This record gives sequence, structure tokens and C-alpha cells, in this order.
Amino acid sequence: MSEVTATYKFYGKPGTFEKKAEDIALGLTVGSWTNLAILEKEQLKKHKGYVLKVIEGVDEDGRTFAEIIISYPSVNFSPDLPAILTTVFGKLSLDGEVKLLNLEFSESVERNFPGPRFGIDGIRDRLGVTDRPLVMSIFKGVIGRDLLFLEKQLRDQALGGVDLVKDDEILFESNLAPFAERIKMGRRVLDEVHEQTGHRTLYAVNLTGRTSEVISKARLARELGADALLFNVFTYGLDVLQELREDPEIDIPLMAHPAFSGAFTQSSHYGVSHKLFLGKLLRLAGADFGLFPSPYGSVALEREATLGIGHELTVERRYKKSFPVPSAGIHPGLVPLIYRDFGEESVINAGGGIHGHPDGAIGGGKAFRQAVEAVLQKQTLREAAKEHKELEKAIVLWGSQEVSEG
Ligand SMILES: CSCCC(=O)C(=O)COP(=O)(O)O
Ligand SMILES: [Mg+2]
Repeated sequence: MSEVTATYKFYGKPGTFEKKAEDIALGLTVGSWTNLAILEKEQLKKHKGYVLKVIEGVDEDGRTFAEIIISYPSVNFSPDLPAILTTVFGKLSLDGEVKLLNLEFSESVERNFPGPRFGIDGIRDRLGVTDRPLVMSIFKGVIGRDLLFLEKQLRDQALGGVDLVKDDEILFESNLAPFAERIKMGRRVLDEVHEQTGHRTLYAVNLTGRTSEVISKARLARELGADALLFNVFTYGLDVLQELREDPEIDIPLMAHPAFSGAFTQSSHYGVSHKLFLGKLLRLAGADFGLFPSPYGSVALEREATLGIGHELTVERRYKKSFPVPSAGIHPGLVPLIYRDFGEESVINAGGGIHGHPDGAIGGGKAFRQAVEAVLQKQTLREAAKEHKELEKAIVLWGSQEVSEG
């Protein structure tokens, strides 16, 4: 049967979960069952939700919980995320201590979703970088600044050797540095740096504005030569991301920022799991990059949660992989941990860790590239720092966390 299967975590009294599960399976589908006439049951059975599993347990606080798995027939909803999410976690998300942990889609449902247009391999092809994690930097301190200020910051970031530069997610349309002008400036500056150094850096411009505008703005960005689009998915909705992905004129990479997602994911007893929200659903809807707080940065997530996100972004599926982008508070001294946890198929992302370097963004970019090279050569950062002054300055300022072998 074609269905979507949801896994929930509920808290409650022991022995009450079987009935709760059945009530949900009915309540979110046909409504009632036992009192129906036989003919009605025959007509409605293809619409009925089914409880597949109820596993009771006790958590570390001694509270009783259950993982409940329920399947919802896809005949009940249209094959789009607004309909699916409303069915499996619409009213239920408001019903006390319940967390949506995972969704599984039968093949006939999943094929309605595009996945990334470029994916990890496509991004690597655009950069010509195949054998290491990518390094991305972020414009910082540019609110209220004009285009000339951004131009200098972009050039320095590219000269530092980063593979990508993204707008900060809080950089919106302004007369000082308009969207279209940022794209044209970026195109010119990055082509100049490529001409000068042979190094290619891609610029992800922040796609903002009303939902009714984003498609036309994204098409304009493509026409103006934008390399990629940063998008605050969770203040718009996953279906808007999918609209961008499926528009044939918007054939540029999409970079999903996690802004606002914490409102849905941060509680262990409510909302949606990180791996589902920032991993599986972003990839399904078409994100080429999935950004998320790392386990060791400034807004850290639990390491298990970040590994779950990374797994969902890269596990072998019918569609392409999305680049995991562990972020927030990242500096060169953390590169060994990031490589241990996310490996080569990752993008190391930093704003303060680039611009806060004693030698500015150029030094910050060089320090990150030197740290990545050291890890790939199985050198400790301190060993590598003896030959690379930018890395040495970064370690003096921020320290380094080596990974013990084994
Ligand atoms: C919260 S994940 C995205 C990180 C981000 O947008 C950012 O600006 C990180 O900046 P930082 O200076 O902490 O590298
Ligand atoms: Mg930011």
C-alpha cells in the first residue's frame, strides 16, 4: 500500500499508549471504526490509519514514554509536504507532549519529491574540488554597510581560499546593498579573483522578500549570474523550497539555512526531530546544502542530533545527497572534530572564525585551508602550524581540539 509512516514519541502513564495510538490512527484518518456498519467499514478501510508498533520505555528521568509508529494511507492526502505534515502532525502537534521523530515514505509517495538538483557531486563539479571538505565563509558585520564595503569583504574571503561565501541570513534587501547589485558585484569580484589566482569561490546570495516574490527574484538572480541562493527555509516553508527547486529556470544550487527551525526542534518532548527537519525533509524538498549548528560551536546541538542530520543528508537514497554544513562558532582548531564527525562530504562554515583572524578574512581562510590539509595529511594542527603562520595564529587565538587516533 502507498503510505507515509510516522514515528512519534509520547509521554504518559504506563499501559495507556496502545489506546492512544489507536485513537490517533483513527482520529487522523476515518475518525471512528468499531461502531461502523460492515458496508461502511468495507468502503473506508483503504482510508484507515494503522498502528504498526508501540514500544514503551522509561527515560533517564524515570518518565514513561512510548515510541508509536502509525501508517497513513496516501489516498487520504495530496503528495505534497503541506498535506503530509498536516495529516501526520497537524492537530496532533498541539496535543501535549509529543514529538515527531521520523517519517518514512513509500516509493510511490517519495517519487513526488525532487531531492537536490546538484547535490554533493554537482557542487564539487562546479568548484572542481573532489578530495576534501569544502570551506565556506560568511559575510559578517555588513548590516548598514554599502556595496563597496561588501566588495572588499568578499574579495578578502575569496583571496583567503574559501570555496564558498554566503550572505548572513539576516542580510535582507536594502538600498545600501541591493540583492541584484550584490549578485553583479559578486560575479565581477569572484571572476577577477579567479583570473588573478586560479581559485574559484562561489557566492550564495540571500534570497529574501515576500513568498510571492521569491520565484521571480530567484529567476533574476540566475539571469544575473548568481552562483547559489541562500534561503531561510523555515520562515517560508518547505514547500517554497521545493517550488524553487522544481522551477526549470532556477538551475542554481539552493542552500538551506536553519533560521527559525529551533522553534520546532529544540524540545526533547515536543516538536520535530532535528534529523527529520534539518536532514530528511530539507533534502527531499531539494536543498543542495543543509546548514545546522555543530556539536561544538556557539549554538551547539547534541552530537547525536547533528550526526543524525548528517546521516539523513547523505545516506544513499533514490535522489542526490545534500552537503552537510556544520556551523556556528566554528574556528580552524575545530576542523579535526568536524572531519571526524562529518568526513570529506561536508562544508566547514565560519563567519567569526574567518573575520576574527589576526590577519583578517584572508588569514582566516588560509588558516582553515591549512587545517583541512593537515587533517587530510594526518598531521596534528600544532605540527602543521609550525609551517603555516596563519594556522598558528588561529590556534594561538582559539586553540585546537585534536582527535586521538582509534
Ligand atoms: C546556526 S547554523 C548557521 C550559522 C550562521 O548563520 C552563522 O552566521 C554562523 O556565524 P559564526 O560567526 O558563528 O561562524
Ligand atoms: Mg548567520
